[in-house]
Amino acid sequence: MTARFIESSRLPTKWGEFHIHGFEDTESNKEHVVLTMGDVSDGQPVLVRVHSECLTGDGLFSLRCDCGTQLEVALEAIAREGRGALFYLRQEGRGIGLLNKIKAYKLQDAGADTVEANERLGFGADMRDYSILVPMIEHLGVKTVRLMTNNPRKVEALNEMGVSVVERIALHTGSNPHNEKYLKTKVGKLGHMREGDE
Ligand SMILES: Nc1nc2c(ncn2[C@@H]2O[C@H](COP(=O)(O)OP(=O)(O)OP(=O)(O)O)[C@@H](O)[C@H]2O)c(=O)[nH]1
Ligand SMILES: [Zn+2]
Repeated sequence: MTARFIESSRLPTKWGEFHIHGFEDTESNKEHVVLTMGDVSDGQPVLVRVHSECLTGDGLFSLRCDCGTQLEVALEAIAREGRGALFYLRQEGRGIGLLNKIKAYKLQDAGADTVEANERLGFGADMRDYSILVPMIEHLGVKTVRLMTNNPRKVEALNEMGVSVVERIALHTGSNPHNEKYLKTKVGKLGHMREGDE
């Protein structure tokens, strides 16, 4: 996958001032962004969040998942250190897209878990491809990363692509009655680390 850098600008947020860097995925034409704070090209390990798009959780306050809170906690952590990068990748619904995710939610309303719902729609449990990260990371001059995630498969995927993950930092945000089953399925079927086990 190739990403073409388009432009950067300042991006003030409630946690402080970031810079936003826009990239175009030259195969899919998807628009990906990175928010950085501080100098991420100095060769020292960078605090990084690789966040997959979740319109419902990140932008529409959904309690069905933990995405929105993880996004906030990650940006807050980067701002606290004064240095880091959040890669916001447009692979909505673990890669199946927004409308298919709504279909999956409908099946979950009827009792399926998040993995069964994907499978009933003819998709794998996780269709994400992180390879677009490589040209973006190269462009920004990031050498090694301290990754905020509960997903060991994400760490493996990045290491396999040649992105050196020197540390994994847990990103637990607590459950609510609407996302309890979802979080349990991520631990049981998708290999995520459980809160309290680390
Ligand atoms: N197909 C599908 N995708 C979902 C569902 N709930 C959330 N998502 C998507 O899942 C992605 C986030 O992945 P998660 O499995 O929550 O977490 P992760 O990125 O693997 O791991 P962390 O780094 O710990 O957050 C986003 O793209 C969401 O849109 C669901 O029920 N079905
Ligand atoms: Zn979500």
